[in-house]
Amino acid sequence: MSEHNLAPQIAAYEREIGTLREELLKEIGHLEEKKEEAVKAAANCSQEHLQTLQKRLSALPSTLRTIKTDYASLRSQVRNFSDFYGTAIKEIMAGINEMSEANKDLIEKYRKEVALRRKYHEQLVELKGNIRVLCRVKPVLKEDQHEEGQTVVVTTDPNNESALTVLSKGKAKNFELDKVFHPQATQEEVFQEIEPLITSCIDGYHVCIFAYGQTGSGKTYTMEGSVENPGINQRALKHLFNEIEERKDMWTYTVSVSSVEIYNEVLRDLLSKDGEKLDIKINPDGTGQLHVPGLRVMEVKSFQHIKKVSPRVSSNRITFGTQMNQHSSRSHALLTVTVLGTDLASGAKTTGKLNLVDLAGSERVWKSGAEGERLKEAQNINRSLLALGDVIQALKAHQTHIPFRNSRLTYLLQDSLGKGNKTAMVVQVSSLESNVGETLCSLKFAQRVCKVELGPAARKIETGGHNEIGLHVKVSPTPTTTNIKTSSVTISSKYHRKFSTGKTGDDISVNLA
Ligand SMILES: Nc1ncnc2c1ncn2[C@@H]1O[C@H](COP(=O)(O)OP(=O)(O)OP(=O)(O)O)[C@@H](O)[C@H]1O
Repeated sequence: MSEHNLAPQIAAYEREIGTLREELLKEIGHLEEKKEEAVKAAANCSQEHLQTLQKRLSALPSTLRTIKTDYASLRSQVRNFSDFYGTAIKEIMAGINEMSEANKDLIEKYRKEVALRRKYHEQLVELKGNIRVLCRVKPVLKEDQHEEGQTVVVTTDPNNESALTVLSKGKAKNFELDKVFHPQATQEEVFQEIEPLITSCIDGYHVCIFAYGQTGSGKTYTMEGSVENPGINQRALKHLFNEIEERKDMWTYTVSVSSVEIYNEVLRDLLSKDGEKLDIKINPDGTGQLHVPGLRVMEVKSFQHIKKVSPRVSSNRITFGTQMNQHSSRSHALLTVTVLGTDLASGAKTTGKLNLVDLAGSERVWKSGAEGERLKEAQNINRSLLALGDVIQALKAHQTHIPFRNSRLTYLLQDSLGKGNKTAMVVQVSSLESNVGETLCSLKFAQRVCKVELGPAARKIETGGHNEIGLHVKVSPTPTTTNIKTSSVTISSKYHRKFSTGKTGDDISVNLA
């Protein structure tokens, strides 16, 4: 092809190229614009971000400063707290140590105080005499109003609590007893006089408290009382358990009770379901002591427990009405409380016994309207009261033979009434003229009892023939008996066994005999 033939084609190409170049340039222009926009946008974006970041960065030191300050303050607070608690704990520990030292000291002092209290108490009771005769004058009640001879002939002296005057056949007869309770005296006032004897029983003495007097004069009221106004028995038992609770860190006690009545010289068990009949026999152990085979003896853990038993005792007691008293008790009722004590430190054992006796009424047979069975009862009652009088008389005269075996009543009181024991008799009297004969009789008997000297009371305490010592032992890794000096004590095999079964570091308390 020639050069002339190609020229138009070349021109067309050149035009086309020109157009394309323009288009290209336009495109490039667009792109440049977009690039600029993009660059601008990118620049804007990082600026904002940077600003935000910068802002946050600039805020950081102050946050850090706050955190640092808070942390520092916290640390100092923690340090202060630990210093404070450290000191406090040290102080508390020192206090605890001091307290346990002081506690030991206190326990020691307390022991001494208890021993002193017992000694002073003993001296007081001995000063008062180991046989105390109290008299309670019964108030004139509505029920007594129907009787003739309503004049009051018995007067007490507000300035002399031992004196009592009875006006009889125009003559004033004066009596001097250990204590006279006027008709308005409360059950609590009467018990206050008896309380030291109950404490003595816990200490290991044998004590007998009995109410004596004509029928209807208030013996049962004084000894048993009512639900709202309990008498000596309930108050004594309450006091006994309170005292035991107070001593629980030093002594343990076991309290048991039995209760019998003597009706027509027949002994009945008031703790049995139907008041089972019993007999008194010579103990086959050869000691010559008396015992009552089959008698129910109940261990009591608390005052509440004993209160549950009391209604059975009361309902089993034989009571009939006489002309003198609608609910006359025709029997002697005995509540016997035995208190076995063990000293936790020395192992010494005490045996206290408390006989609380509500005697049947002393009465003149013709006056109480007693016939047939009632007559037999009255004669038996009078016979046993006579036997009691004989025992008192023999004690008063310091006779070698005391006729305890003349009646079942004195049989049973043998180990708590008499030499070496403590006794209180509450003589109940009516203040009415119609009863003046009985009142004089009772007061004369009371004065006889007043003259009895029982001598110093003997505490029933047993150390088992040897002194028991308490020993505190720590078990070593290889337990051997050589851990303890055995030169003066023997360790029984029982304790060897205890040693070998204890874990290392265990504390074991051992009583070595
Ligand atoms: N101090 C007193 N205060 C109020 N009432 C009393 C007092 N003493 C006795 N009584 C009442 O007098 C009545 C007779 O008393 P209680 O039964 O105690 O006599 P008692 O001597 O036991 O008689 P008995 O020997 O015949 O059994 C009872 O109703 C009793 O509540």
